[in-house]
Amino acid sequence: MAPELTQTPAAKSTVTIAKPSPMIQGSDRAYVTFLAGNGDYVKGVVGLAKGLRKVKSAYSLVVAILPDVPEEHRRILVEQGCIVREIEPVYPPENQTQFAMAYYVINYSKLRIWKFVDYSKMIYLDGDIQVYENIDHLFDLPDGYFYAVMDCFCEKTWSHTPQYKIGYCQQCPEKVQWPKAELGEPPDLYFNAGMFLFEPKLETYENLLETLKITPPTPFAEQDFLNMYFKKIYKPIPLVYNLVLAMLWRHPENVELDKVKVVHYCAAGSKPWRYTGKEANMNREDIKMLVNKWWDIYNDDSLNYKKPVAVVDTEADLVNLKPFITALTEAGRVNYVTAPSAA
Ligand SMILES: O=c1ccn([C@@H]2O[C@H](COP(=O)(O)OP(=O)(O)O)[C@@H](O)[C@H]2O)c(=O)[nH]1
Ligand SMILES: OC[C@H]1O[C@H](O[C@@H]2[C@@H](O)[C@H](O)[C@@H](O)[C@H](O)[C@@H]2O)[C@H](O)[C@@H](O)[C@H]1O
Ligand SMILES: [Mn+2]
Repeated sequence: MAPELTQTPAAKSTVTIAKPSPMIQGSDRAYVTFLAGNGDYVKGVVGLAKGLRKVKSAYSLVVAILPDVPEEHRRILVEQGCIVREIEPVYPPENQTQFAMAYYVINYSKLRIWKFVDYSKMIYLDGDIQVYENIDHLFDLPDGYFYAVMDCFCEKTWSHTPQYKIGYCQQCPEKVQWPKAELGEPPDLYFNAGMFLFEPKLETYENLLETLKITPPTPFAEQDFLNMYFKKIYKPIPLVYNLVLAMLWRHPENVELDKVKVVHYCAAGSKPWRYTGKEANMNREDIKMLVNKWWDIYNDDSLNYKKPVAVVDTEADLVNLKPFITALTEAGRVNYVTAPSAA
């Protein structure tokens, strides 16, 4: 893209890159999300990019996209300052996908993010998540663990499980005791895979895919698989970091909504960009408030990405630095202008 040039007479001899945000370029930490298809999830990712900017996160948002994401959506994401990376789909073992809910098979492709080893730590966020308070401090949690928020087993989507059948949920283990005599040990702590802090490593990536090849798909697809794979190093973090909306009506006693930092719009009918209010629980005042909160950020143009501007002060600099600035400009990383004459 041709640089935006406004030629003005020479002035001092320095070059400054005015960064519009405290973002640490080139950090080995980043947020990462996943986008598939040519549908409206791209709105979720744009909302997420703007939400992270609003809370002044210091880290970039990487978007792992499947090949079926159209050029127009890729452009929109780059214009919102996202780092767009195409990944290959991951398919579970041949002709066994009928065991996973068809809607979720696509999510096995999330596993490709373990290959992003140019980052030492990443926080994965679903595209239907919004960050309302800065959570950068999570990156400073001790290395070597897998951090995520515990899920809830009470929604109908869990009706295939023994815990649902007996009304047991890890969110309130004292309400219905797990019948050890009949069912053995209670289920391990189980996280929602819409948000997690992890460490990309090639060895883990390769072992994940090898293990997947011999693991029959299950209803919650990659979420079940990640829970099984990281069981030994999983560390629960407070639900303020991933409010699964069903918690509002299933375990209101566990939720302090004004303390919630991250909201996960995963309940049926709660995706803000296709919200109608017609599905069960969608007419609740707290749901309407959270959906409006999401739209306030999505519609806020002041949160659009502003490319850093390199201010070139002198004609001499412009000549000497042109190749450098051209490269940056063509990479879409900066626009540049020459500073107004100091005189
Ligand atoms: O058509 C789709 C379905 C899913 N996703 C991505 O996969 C994630 C997981 O799917 P979803 O959030 O719908 O699952 P839920 O959390 O509602 O179970 C989404 O957030 C998106 O990031 C996508 O990009 N396109
Ligand atoms: O592929 C499986 C998905 O499983 C999870 O969503 C589920 C889970 O949270 C259930 O507990 C809820 O009942 C349900 O509504 C919700 O869709 C993740 O959020 C999503 O990213 C993805 O991993
Ligand atoms: Mn989700």
